[in-house]
Amino acid sequence: MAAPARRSVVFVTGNAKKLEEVVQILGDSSPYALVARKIDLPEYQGEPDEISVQKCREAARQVRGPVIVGVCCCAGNALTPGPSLCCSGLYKLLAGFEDKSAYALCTFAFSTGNPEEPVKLFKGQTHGLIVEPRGPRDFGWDPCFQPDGYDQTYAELPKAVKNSISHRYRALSELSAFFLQSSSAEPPAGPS
Ligand SMILES: O=c1nc[nH]c2c1ncn2[C@H]1C[C@H](O)[C@@H](COP(=O)(O)OP(=O)(O)OP(=O)(O)O)O1
Ligand SMILES: [Mg+2]
Repeated sequence: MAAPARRSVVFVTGNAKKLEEVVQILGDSSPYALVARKIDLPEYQGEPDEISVQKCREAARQVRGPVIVGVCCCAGNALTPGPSLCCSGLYKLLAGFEDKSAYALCTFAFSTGNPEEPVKLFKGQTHGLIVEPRGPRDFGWDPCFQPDGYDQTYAELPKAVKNSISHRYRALSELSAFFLQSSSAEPPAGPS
């Protein structure tokens, strides 16, 4: 018997590292097939939710179909409320603060492609500390984020470990749960 056809969704990102992690985390088991499209979307200012919704609407407008975008940031608790900083300058910025606790936040936004329908958000958060950068420098603020319960930074941890506890992993779990639920609500796909 043929497996039911998975819905395909375009994941829009200009960041190859992000895409690589999303593909690793989802594996083959995801309830939807991701098709990557590299479009550098304009970066809006504002709160993560607002940025995600705007970015997703713009992506849907360009793709003209179902799209997912992701917005991630790392923020020091001592600095919030305040700008969400997305760079390793975070360590220097926190130098004057006792409180080095921080969180990594990932928001995925999904649009069906229909501008009349609301954009859905799926969030994941991982708590940790901002530390002096350690480990490979090839992915954003990974070297200065040390997740709670670990003595290595995201950059030092094996990929499989980061991908099992990360903000991105948690947000993708929410997204997958939504797709599983909505695909089971539809009649099963007939033979093709
Ligand atoms: O797990 C992560 N570990 C370390 N750094 C990370 C992570 N996730 C995002 N980042 C960095 C990349 C970018 O410098 C900034 C904003 O990320 P974000 O806007 O989501 O991605 P982006 O602009 O690079 O790609 P795009 O918007 O095209 O998807 O945070
Ligand atoms: Mg971006």
